[in-house]
Amino acid sequence: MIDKAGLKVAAPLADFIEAEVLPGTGIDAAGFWHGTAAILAAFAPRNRALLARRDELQAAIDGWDGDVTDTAAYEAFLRAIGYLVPEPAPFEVATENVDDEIARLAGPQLVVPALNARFALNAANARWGSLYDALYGTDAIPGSPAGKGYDPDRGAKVIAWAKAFLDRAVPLADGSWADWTGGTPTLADPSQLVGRNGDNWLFRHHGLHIEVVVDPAHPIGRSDPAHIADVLLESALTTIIDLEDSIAAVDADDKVAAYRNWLGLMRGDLAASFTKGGETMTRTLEDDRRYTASDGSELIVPGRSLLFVRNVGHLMTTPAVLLADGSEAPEGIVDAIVTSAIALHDLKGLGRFRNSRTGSIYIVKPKMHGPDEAAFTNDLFDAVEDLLGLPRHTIKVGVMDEERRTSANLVATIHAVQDRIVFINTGFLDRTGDEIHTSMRAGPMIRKGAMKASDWIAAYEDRNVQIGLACGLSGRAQIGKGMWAAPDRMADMLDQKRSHPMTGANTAWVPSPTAATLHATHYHDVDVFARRAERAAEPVAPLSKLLAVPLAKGRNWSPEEIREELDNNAQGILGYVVRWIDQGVGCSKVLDIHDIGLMEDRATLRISAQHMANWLLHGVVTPPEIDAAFTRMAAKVDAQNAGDPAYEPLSGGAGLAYQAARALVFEGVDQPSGYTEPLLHAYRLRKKGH
Ligand SMILES: CC(=O)SCCNC(=O)CCNC(=O)[C@H](O)C(C)(C)COP(=O)(O)OP(=O)(O)OC[C@H]1O[C@@H](n2cnc3c(N)ncnc32)[C@H](O)[C@@H]1OP(=O)(O)O
Ligand SMILES: O=CC(=O)O
Ligand SMILES: [Mg+2]
Repeated sequence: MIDKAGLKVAAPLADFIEAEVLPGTGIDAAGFWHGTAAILAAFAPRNRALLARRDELQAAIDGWDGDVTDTAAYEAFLRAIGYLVPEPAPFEVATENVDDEIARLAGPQLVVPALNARFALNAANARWGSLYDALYGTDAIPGSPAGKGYDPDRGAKVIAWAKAFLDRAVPLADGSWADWTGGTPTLADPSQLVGRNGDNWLFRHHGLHIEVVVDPAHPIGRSDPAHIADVLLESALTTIIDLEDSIAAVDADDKVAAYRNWLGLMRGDLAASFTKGGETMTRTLEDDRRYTASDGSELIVPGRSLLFVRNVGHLMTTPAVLLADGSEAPEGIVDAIVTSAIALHDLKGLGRFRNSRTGSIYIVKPKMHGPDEAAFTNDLFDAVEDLLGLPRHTIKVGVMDEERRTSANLVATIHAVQDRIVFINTGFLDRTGDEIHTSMRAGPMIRKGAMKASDWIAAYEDRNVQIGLACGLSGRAQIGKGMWAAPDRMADMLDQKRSHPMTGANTAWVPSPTAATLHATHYHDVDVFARRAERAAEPVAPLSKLLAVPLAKGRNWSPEEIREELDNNAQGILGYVVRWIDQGVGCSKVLDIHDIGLMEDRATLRISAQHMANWLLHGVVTPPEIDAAFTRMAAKVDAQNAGDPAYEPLSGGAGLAYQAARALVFEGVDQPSGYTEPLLHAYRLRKKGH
């Protein structure tokens, strides 16, 4: 640790800041450290007080002996303790200098773990994706390729699907794209044709670009009547580089690795080399795309997704920076300072590309509980702007509406960041975990799979859009929907995720670039801004519905159902935790008991662990039954990972990963808000030998 203005800063972080982040930004090291120390001195005590307030409210809820189903009494109680706060008078947010991808367009939002440079580059480049590849390579088209090499029957289905899509998005004046044999296409709306690149055609619909690739020399184009070789879609308009729930970053080395990838993206020089299919490849950021417009002028279309960075929330502290009293600094404060300082490379044009064309820094702030915590973030960002010499409200905030106290006080929460807010987003995974934890003592919860159909979640999704519209987010900020957590189920996604733009949300999360390309088709099928006009008159769904606790009515589960619930949760927990603790992987595809690969991150872990803890607390299951489920599932997860040379078996229960999984359940009731990061960090630090 190195002394910096009274702070103790881990050498790798101090070196990284001074050698890589600050040069060129005009900020000198001494000023940076003095400013950082001053921010920490002012904000760390406030941060601690907010966490104490969380505990105080949770204790009051835990200790309440009233009936949560008596809506009036329950609401009165929540008001009396200050969990519910008065709503501000009607207002509209005033955020300025927001890029079009956020404010005025509608399209997919990709999330990617910051620690994986290869994936992060892929995500930034996922602004464009091949519709043919996305259809051919997934279950979006039923079946799988026959034989080795190209399967022409499957290919024909892909082409038919894509041309039917073109008929909807850019219809010809006469006939179908399937019958088009080339020449200049005559569109029903000629203004949709916006450019050419060689023989390729560029179209625009709902503000999104579509490139029809024409290439008679290409194996697909050769046999196509119009020589169409592919249909490229503008896909992930925005991407979140995630420093939070999809990564395992527990010490200074991990933090620097994540920050360094963010720096590489802001400077445009991030590169990753890897072997794929026996070949060594180096991946870098794509350039913008150039076309000739109808009037002969050059048309430049963005080639990369607009990037946000997700900081951690207010809970954790980091050993990378110690305060004057020797305690660890709040990690969220360090993230705000460092990720913003890194973004100076973009704002000052020091890199190869521009991220924000409007000069903004986009930070996603997760897991805030209500307006006071949002006001804290707002003041912190003011202070960071002052430290970095940035105009007020340069740093924008995306507010994850993923804790119950935020959902229940959403208007006041938005009000607290009204000049810098660029999104509200229903993070229903964390939100479900918080639903269980908040009412942990009220009784046993319904089964995990039933949560998505419960009243509170319908009210939560509705209110988020309705309140977002009422607060004037449209045109200034995104209203977003949550993650599709089944990365291999693209047919189901195509079926179900159309509902997201239908709600008036102008973005929704996808787990992969392929999912982004397929989900992009929904934004052609649905005119989000027209849907918003239709919804604007709706009354906001009642708070009482949001506050309906998903308690099980009776305990009518059969022993088989109980065992299935336990096994499913235990399998997800073990399959995720083993890679987190032993390998430092924060986001994994883990098979559930039906052998469906699910995206697991800390938020899905929070749900599973809290659900098991809840059933344990209320005697639906006994401790030996929990242990038996873990034993059964350890064997299953070991078998699933048999092909991974770095894998350390769970069976036997001696390893730290197994112990962490058990602790998440057996100590689950006592975890702050039911979060998993305190235990995950503690066990991972032991694994790393700290
Ligand atoms: C509740 C929440 O907070 S959700 C937010 C956090 N969740 C996320 O960030 C999800 C991110 N997604 C992922 O990490 C991955 O998609 C997983 C772990 C779910 C699945 O990973 P894998 O099984 O390795 O993916 P799969 O084998 O299907 O695909 C790998 C390819 O897709 C790419 N890919 C997959 N996911 C992503 C992504 N999110 N961003 C960019 N590229 C991706 C990889 O780069 C790789 O391509 P490459 O070989 O050319 O580099
Ligand atoms: O962060 C997203 C969530 O669903 O939680
Ligand atoms: Mg979350």
